[in-house]
Amino acid sequence: MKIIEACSVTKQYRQYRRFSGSFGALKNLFTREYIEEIAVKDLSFSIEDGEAVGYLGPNGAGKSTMIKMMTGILVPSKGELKVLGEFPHKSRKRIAQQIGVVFGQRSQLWWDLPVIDSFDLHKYLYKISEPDYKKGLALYTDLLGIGEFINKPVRQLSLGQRMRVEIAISLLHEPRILFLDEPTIGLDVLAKDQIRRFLRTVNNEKKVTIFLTSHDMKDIEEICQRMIIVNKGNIIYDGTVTELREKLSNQRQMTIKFHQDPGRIEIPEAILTKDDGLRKIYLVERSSKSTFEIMNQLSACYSIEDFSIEDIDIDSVIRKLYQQLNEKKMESSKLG
Ligand SMILES: Nc1ncnc2c1ncn2[C@@H]1O[C@H](COP(=O)(O)OP(=O)(O)OP(=O)(O)O)[C@@H](O)[C@H]1O
Repeated sequence: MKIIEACSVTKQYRQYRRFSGSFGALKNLFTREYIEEIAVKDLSFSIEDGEAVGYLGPNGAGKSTMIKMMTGILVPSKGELKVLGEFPHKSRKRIAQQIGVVFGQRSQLWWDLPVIDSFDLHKYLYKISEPDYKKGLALYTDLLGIGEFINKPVRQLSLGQRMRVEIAISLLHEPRILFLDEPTIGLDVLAKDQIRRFLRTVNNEKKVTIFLTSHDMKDIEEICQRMIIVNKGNIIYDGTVTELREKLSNQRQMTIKFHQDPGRIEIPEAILTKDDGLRKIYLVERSSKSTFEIMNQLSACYSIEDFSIEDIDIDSVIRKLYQQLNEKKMESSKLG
């Protein structure tokens, strides 16, 4: 069942043009010129119930704008956007009961109140019954380790602790969809890991549909089965992380550890990218002679302690994609 449907959605921001300087200030009083910016352009996609989708793109690609439209905060300029069969901006109250929203850079908590008071307030606002509230509170505070600071005022929490509370609160009313805009921004490795594990559980076991934006590819790789990449408001990729890696990088990384430093070894089918003496790293084309054959030939001449073959890491793949986009942009500006 389709839970989110975007059909040719466009969002255009319109702002007054502000003139600077003292003459400009005067001009501002008498002229009304507009600057228009297209943040989301003719975008179509659909998301099935229970999916976990990562929404990715360079800065300014229109990701937050899309989440704001899906949660009913902004209205599309053109096209049709439906969440749970409704237009989010028209049915904000009804939709709010079925969605959870976490903005990594903006808090929904009461700064001066203890954490537990924000939970209580959420119970009241969302009309959660006492037994459901108790069950949800116990479950999420336990899974996210919130108990130890539940009586502290929110302003005294670390960023990692606050994000755990934001996520727990957003799930308290048992929403069917959870929207997260950069939920791990600024967190350390352990805090990121805990949140990723938790979101995976919520998606796998509670079947909550997840729509997440992040600049951290690990978030997407570890939580989402599908990723949509946008640039300048357009979709440039929709598929799995593995498919993207295969499409953009036909190379794999081969690491060989020798018992004794054999000196520089050139392999015709591979490029030496790092040489630490005992440990050498090569890039091998997927289509070239098999790595197995290469290893066979090497082990006939040298004593090898260990070797491994890995896919290129996904950050490098995305970097390559963004570089390609930048190059295209430069080319078209030259042509223009
Ligand atoms: N309220 C607004 N008024 C005018 N322009 C806006 C407004 N909000 C966003 N924009 C513009 O729309 C474009 C998309 O912004 P948006 O915040 O959706 O991008 P994003 O992909 O979330 O970026 P980031 O990764 O940096 O958070 C940007 O060019 C931005 O300057």
